[in-house]
Amino acid sequence: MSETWSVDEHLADILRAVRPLEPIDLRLLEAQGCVLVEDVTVPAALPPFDNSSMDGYAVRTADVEGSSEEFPAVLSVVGDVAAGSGELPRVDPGQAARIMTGAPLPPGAEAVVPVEWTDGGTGGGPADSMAAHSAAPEGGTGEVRVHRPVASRAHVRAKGSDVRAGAVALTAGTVLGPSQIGLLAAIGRGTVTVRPRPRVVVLSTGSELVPPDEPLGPGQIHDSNSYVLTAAARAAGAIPYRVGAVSDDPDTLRASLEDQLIRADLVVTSGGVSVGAYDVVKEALSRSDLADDGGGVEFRRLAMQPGKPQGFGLIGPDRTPILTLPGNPVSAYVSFELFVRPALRTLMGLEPVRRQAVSARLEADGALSSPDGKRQFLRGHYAPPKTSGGTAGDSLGTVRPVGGASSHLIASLAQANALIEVPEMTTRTEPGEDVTVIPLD
Ligand SMILES: Nc1nc2c(c(=O)[nH]1)N[C@H]1C(S)=C(S)[C@@H](COP(=O)(O)OP(=O)(O)OC[C@H]3O[C@@H](n4cnc5c(N)ncnc54)[C@H](O)[C@@H]3O)O[C@H]1N2
Ligand code: MOO
Repeated sequence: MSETWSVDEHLADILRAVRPLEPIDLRLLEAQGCVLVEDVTVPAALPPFDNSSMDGYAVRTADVEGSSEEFPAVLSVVGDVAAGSGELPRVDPGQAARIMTGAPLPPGAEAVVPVEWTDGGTGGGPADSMAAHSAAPEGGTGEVRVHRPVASRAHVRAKGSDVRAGAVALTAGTVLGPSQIGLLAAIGRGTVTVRPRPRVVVLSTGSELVPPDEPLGPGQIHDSNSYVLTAAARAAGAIPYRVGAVSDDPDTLRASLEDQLIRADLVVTSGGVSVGAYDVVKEALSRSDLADDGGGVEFRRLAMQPGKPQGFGLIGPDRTPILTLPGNPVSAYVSFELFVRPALRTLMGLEPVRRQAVSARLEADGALSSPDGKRQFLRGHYAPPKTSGGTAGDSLGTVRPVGGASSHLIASLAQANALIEVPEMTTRTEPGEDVTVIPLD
């Protein structure tokens, strides 16, 4: 392992080998966050019929012309039209139908008068509302006094005024969020063709690892990497499967990987990739049928801190991508953000695959020192620029380092919301300088 790769070279290698997953049909709610691969056209107009935008009375405009509270138009009520009504009363001259928001405009009617512009059928002054049908079933009969005229089509939502039949509702490439899923439901689509969420098997290695709810014996620690990586995979849109920690035994690890491949579009491991005597992932995959089947796994040293030892390759008969991340907890998480997340977004067909970096002003108590020749990723707390009442000087946000640079600092990682990216050739950064920040949202 003498050669050193840059962060960008390693990521480029991974992205070259990873292809978007084949599209599948998914039920709407399963497709949330997925990329649509078809143009969806509207099969029938929305709304599908002319309907009322108000609770009120469907009338003929000539009947209410010139009406006022003093001289109301008196109309006989021929029935109720509730939302969902199939059978509609006909409104002839001198008649009105009581109508509810969303109900179809009955034949003969040209407009809707809101109930507040009438006596509500009570024979008194202007109504605030209608009596509930259950309490006053006679409400859809008798007479109504209308206090104001209305123009033709007033308070009527026309058929197709939202979207017309044959229009493209959503184009291929759209990411399905809540409002897109709502539109698909509204036009009657229960399933859509999308790129699926990748299934990610997360496996941590280390004989010292114990699940979080078990007490620690001598030399043991709780397995946190498989949890952070599983959570990060889910946050990236994947379907994660967390496999309990595997001990530092190459045969056990190989067997476990063989078992898991059936449900994996991508495998992520943590630990066992350095230069120790028990580096199980390297040992299990450097030479094995599993790796040879897929084309092999290459272990590398990156010019990066943290996250120096990394592995990537394709394993098993389906050439499933595997990313082997270093075991130090901060290294594993930073490696996920830099390499696994872009791979997952590529599998899903999501753009951009990388998080967008921003510039920010460094706030720190003293200068930061960084290793020469390595790209460093410090944890930070980023405050975006203030948008209201800001001056030109406020156009950049600020970032403050959280915790130190060491890769075992889990507590301070939990306080950070961003990574501070220090270029390879920078060894010293002063407070007040502009730095590159990757917000982790
Ligand atoms: N002689 C050298 N030693 C080390 C080097 C080196 O270049 N020469 N590199 C160091 C760097 S940098 C890293 S990063 C680590 C990577 O080591 P491994 O990937 O083999 O990881 P492990 O040895 O298994 O574990 C490292 C560390 O992290 C803890 N760990 C591991 N898994 C978990 C987990 N699931 N949850 C919580 N903590 C975990 C583990 O106990 C170790 O403390 O190697 C350095 N050494
Ligand atoms: O690369 Mo290690 O990830 O520096 O701790």
